[in-house]
Amino acid sequence: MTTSDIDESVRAELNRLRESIDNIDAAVVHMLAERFKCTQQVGHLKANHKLPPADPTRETEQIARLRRLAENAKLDPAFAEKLLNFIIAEVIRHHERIAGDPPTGDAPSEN
Ligand SMILES: C=C(O[C@@H]1C=C(C(=O)O)C=C[C@H]1O)C(=O)O
Repeated sequence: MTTSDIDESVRAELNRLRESIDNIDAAVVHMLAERFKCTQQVGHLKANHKLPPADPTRETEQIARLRRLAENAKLDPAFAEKLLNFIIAEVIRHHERIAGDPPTGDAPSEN
């Protein structure tokens, strides 16, 4: 049996749920894009002030906070932690790349 030969009422329910899933996925993408806009600015601030790309103390606090939020929302806290670690690893990669570039707002070097 495939999703193309199911009962009409089941199909309608599946479509309704999938529309909500599509909206939620779009919101997740837009929220992530906004988060990366902020973290890019943090990356430039850190590079301009010679601060390290990663801040393990801040990460520990965020993970503890996100785990608490996940528990309250009935979401698996281990999943929430894995997701945040995945995002943070990408942010740190961006920060390392930014630190290798000339600082923003500075005039290009003469030589
Ligand atoms: C964005 C920052 O840089 C890094 C990325 C973090 C994040 O994506 O939340 C948190 C801590 C840092 O390791 C920051 O220091 O705030």
